[in-house]
Amino acid sequence: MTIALIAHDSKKVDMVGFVRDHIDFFKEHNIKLIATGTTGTYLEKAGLEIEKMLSGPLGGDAQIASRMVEGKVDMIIFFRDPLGKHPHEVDVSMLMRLCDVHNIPLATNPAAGLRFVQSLEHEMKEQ
Ligand SMILES: O=C(CO)COP(=O)(O)O
Repeated sequence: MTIALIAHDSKKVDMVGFVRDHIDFFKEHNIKLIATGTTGTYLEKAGLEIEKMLSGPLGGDAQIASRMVEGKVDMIIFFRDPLGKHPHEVDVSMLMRLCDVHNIPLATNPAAGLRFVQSLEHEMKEQ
């Protein structure tokens, strides 16, 4: 399973905390993590292993969307900043639209991300 992680600037610290809180679970279940460039750099600096795409404004969201439509991403956790303006808003909309087209779970805030991970934990305990 692969989970893509994306965070707008004001949410990157929250994303690091979120991944740290669940890293044992991700490792135990061999869950691969990929991220947009700067989010990935934050996670790496926190000692977490991650595959990095380009930075979001340079096409990182589009790279994640591309992998997702190829069936290579199972879930996206995207901590969005609903109050900021982003130069690549069209890429973000494209990513979210393609999640709906391909029925890929997309969490857009920490509460939803937590629910996603909890449901995965529950699912994997049942197996
Ligand atoms: O811009 C982003 C999401 O749209 C995130 O990209 P970065 O992780 O490179 O900042």
